[in-house]
Amino acid sequence: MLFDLENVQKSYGNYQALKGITLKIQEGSVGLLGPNGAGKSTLIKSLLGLLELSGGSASVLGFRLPEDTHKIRQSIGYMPENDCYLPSMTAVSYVALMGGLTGMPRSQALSRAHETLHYVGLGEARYRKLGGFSTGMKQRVKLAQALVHGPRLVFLDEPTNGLDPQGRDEMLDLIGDVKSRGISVVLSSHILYDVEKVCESMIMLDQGELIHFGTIAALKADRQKSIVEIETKEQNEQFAEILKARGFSVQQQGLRLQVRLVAPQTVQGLLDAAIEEDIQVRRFMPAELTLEKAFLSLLDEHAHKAPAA
Ligand SMILES: Nc1ncnc2c1ncn2[C@@H]1O[C@H](COP(=O)(O)OP(=O)(O)OP(=O)(O)O)[C@@H](O)[C@H]1O
Repeated sequence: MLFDLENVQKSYGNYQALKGITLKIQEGSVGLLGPNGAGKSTLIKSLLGLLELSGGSASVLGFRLPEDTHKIRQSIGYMPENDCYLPSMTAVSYVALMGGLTGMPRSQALSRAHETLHYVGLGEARYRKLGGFSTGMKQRVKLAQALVHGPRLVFLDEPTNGLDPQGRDEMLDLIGDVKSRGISVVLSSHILYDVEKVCESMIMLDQGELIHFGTIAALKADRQKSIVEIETKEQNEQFAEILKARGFSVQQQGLRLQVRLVAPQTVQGLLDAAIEEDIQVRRFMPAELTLEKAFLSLLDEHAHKAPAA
């Protein structure tokens, strides 16, 4: 089991950044999603044992927090969002130092640093100082230090930040390769395309609450049932107003209206509205769902459910 969380809470003073997260998730690749301030970094840092929980209990890879923090750190790699190196160090000495900090003997850490830097494509640059590295190289070296000790799980916080499209694809391919070696990946990213490409499942937070977890395929299948797209014969604006007045959640998407059905609303109710109001429907279909649309639909639903914090 990757995580077993029971009512996990974390407060900063009076501010509750995690409001009781309960979930069990199996090993594999997991996307950690949520808008700014949702609590993603707080959750990662809590699960790494860097922050003390304010309430609840958690285990990571079967190790309990906080008793087994040391074992958790040995089994996990962490690629933080921000830069975390000394610019005057060479790549190899830095990655070896990070290996040493996880408890590896010095000589083993050094040989693993060479290996890992080759693995991330920085073999040629390993004796260069980090201060002169490009953004793409810095991201790779951060990945190398997360992998140097042979973890079972890596937390990757915005690993494609600042990368151009080619660099991003290369980073995602590397992450795919990490996965194929049996290492679990938790990917926190605002780029949902990246999450969809790399992850099988996802955890979604909003304002410190868990609003969804499960496989991405199941989420999309579930949302697909409740989101439909409609195109009318030049009556989109009028129909949107009619639907809004009847309590439907409607958005204009290019030439179509996208309608999210919330029980007890039904497709039949939508079509009845068109007939009653003399609206000519040209096209009517389930929305083609990307993770991005599913994400926005979940957030929209949560915003309507939850009182603002
Ligand atoms: N050290 C801290 N002291 C006080 N408040 C904090 C601290 N760290 C985070 N917060 C607050 O806790 C909330 C959650 O922050 P967190 O960084 O976990 O969110 P996030 O989902 O990672 O956001 P982002 O996507 O912007 O990185 C935010 O409202 C943030 O302002």
